[in-house]
Amino acid sequence: MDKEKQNEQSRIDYTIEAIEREQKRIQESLKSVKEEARGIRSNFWEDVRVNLAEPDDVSETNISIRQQEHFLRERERNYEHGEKQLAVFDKMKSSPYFARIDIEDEETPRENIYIGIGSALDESDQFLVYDWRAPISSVYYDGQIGEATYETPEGKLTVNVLLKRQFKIKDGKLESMFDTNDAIGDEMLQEVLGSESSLQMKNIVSTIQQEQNRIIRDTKSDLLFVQGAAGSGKTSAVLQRIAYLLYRFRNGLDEKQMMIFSPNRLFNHYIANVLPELGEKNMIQTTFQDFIAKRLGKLDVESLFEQFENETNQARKEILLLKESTFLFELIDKYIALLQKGGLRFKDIKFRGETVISKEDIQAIFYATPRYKMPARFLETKKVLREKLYELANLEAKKAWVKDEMELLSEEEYRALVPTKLEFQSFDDEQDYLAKKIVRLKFKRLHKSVLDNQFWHMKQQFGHFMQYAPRLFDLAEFNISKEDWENEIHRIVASLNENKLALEDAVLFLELCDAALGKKVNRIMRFVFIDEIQDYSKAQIAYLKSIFPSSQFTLLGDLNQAIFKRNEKSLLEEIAPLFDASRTSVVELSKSYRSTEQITNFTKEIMTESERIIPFSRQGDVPKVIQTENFVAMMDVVQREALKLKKRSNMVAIIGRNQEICEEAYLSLYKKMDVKLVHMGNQKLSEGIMILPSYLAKGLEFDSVIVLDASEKTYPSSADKTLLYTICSRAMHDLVAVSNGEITPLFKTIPNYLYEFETLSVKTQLPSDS
Ligand SMILES: Nc1ncnc2c1ncn2[C@@H]1O[C@H](COP(=O)(O)OP(=O)(O)OP(=O)(O)O)[C@@H](O)[C@H]1O
Repeated sequence: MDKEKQNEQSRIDYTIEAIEREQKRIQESLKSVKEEARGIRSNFWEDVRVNLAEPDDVSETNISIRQQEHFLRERERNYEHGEKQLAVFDKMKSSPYFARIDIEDEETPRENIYIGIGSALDESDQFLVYDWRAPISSVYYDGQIGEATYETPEGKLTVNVLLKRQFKIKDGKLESMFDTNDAIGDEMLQEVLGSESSLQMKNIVSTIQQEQNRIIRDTKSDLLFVQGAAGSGKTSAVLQRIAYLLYRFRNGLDEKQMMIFSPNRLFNHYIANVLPELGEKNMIQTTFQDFIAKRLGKLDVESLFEQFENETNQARKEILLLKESTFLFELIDKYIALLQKGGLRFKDIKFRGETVISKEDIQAIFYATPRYKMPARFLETKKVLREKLYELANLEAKKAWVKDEMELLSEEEYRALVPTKLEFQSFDDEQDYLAKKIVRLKFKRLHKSVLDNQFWHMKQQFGHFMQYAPRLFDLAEFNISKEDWENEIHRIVASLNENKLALEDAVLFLELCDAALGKKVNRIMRFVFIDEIQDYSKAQIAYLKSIFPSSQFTLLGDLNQAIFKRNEKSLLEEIAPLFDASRTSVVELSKSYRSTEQITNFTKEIMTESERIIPFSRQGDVPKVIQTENFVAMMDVVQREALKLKKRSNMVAIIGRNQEICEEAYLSLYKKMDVKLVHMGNQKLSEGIMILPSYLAKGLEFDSVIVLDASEKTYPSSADKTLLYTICSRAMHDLVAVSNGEITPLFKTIPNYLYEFETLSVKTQLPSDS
């Protein structure tokens, strides 16, 4: 070992010793915090001075309780913080840091800064390791040797960088180190990217690239829009960003104030380990479908499967385009203004099968309220309706069915209705009390339904809105005929009758409800992240923005991977007007890290603006395209290739366009080899060979990808480009496409030196097929 390496190893040993010492200290202090907390809990009521005699005493008691609670919470926070620190130290004991920079400035001589996943101090409180998120660490990710500036909360600082060094340390031993002048040396990145895929996404803390660092450390933008090629590290950067923000605002921000929208549940699971690996708790994770479904309550929103697999004809496409814009969304306010005068649809309130308050009565009550804003009028109406219900309950108590019920009361039922202390003056008093009590209990459901606005016929109202809307604009301007619009309304009504809504309708439906009843906004959420933004409509983004009015938004996407969108406009062009332009930042990531150079060079040719995708220089085999003559032959090749790839891959994904083709493939393969089928009902990744539909593969990556049926039939036109590109770009090391019949024309335009082509005619078919 050379001298320099020995010096570094000694420093590693020294740092680990310090970390172990600090760990012991924290463990000791945690023990005492735990005991203290236990003490506070068990003596809580003794330490609280309870005196409720005078108003002054009551308030003193309150203060005393709050003080005790505060002590307890503080101890719990300390405890949590200590535990988090211990977990980070556990990791740092194996690899205390991954980089070093030497810097100097006018006032300070050369200083060595070591950077790791967390910070560590020596006994005199000097930094042995700086957290990767500390301001100074930015220089490591951003700068070259020479002058570099970095942001601090107090402003920009400039330093002179004299050295940049990377380390690979495992179990406390320095395995390799090298000095670099690039932002982050390729060697380290080569090694990381060359490794096998895994079931869980990994953090990229030691190799964050300069442009990714910009995304991570942006704190000012209300809209941070990241457009990046497949595999350019959008998701990775955004997860690092969450960890960064938690650190940067550690005194006022916690993980519950951050929410990420993922393309599907599989993806949620895939990214769930990145933050815990960095010693942070996970942000709130959801999918747009799940988020909307929660708000819709009893109505079901169409699943990802239905959204993808339902065919749409040209006429519907125009309607969808309209719904996905914010045009109808914005029309809702106009419609609601009209409803101020009349036109609200109500439902009868029924009890025991009979109408007790008719919809006409509700109508009259509603329109007799003062002309406040809609939500206030609904509140007023609810008040009146509930008063009416109290009156009606008294009348109901006199009815014969109540008497019958009273007579059939068992002893226990009677006791449950009448408190033991209650004494009645007469039999009539008792009967009167019981009758009212029985009816009141039964009326509880009615009160609840009034409080939940169930007297308003939301479904009918939505149908009416769609019917009424063409009076407020010209359908022809949107290339929609009256007949197509009518058909659309029939479709909506039929689906509402089954308690279902398409995703694009769900947003409008919710907006209509919110406009009438008042929107339940979430002001606590500080940061919202939306991955795969290309599959969202402007209306959906507008809706999310209105729900999270105090949030900064980070939107990540790749127009080339749009699998649902029908709009050709640039994403940013569409979304930008929703945000303040002066607080919008756009970052473009063009380097693609996931795949080998050969795979990226092949996949990017599927797209038109391919020059914007730059492959990372990591070498592998050129992709293979194999054309077969029929389904059986195709499946034989798939089987052969999958088994071959399995020998050198942890995960082999056979990706089909839709669920149907995946199911067929599974039925053909499952008896011949170990293979799993991933579908909507089983969204679980596994090692080995799996078959999955395109829309569930979004955002994921696999060592090897086999494109299932890359034929002209399955991917006939340029409208399929983005889907095919998305599938192919999931491959890290190997890509094979197999077709049943003529290959897709989308491959035919790719220069043939970029891939290996093989045709299997019936004569040359594999032995198993003959
Ligand atoms: N700076 C980096 N250091 C190491 N690995 C990186 C870096 N950036 C990206 N990667 C790796 O590249 C792969 C792709 O990253 P990621 O999934 O974040 O890209 P993406 O842009 O979200 O992709 P897609 O849009 O195709 O889903 C991952 O394996 C990730 O670990």
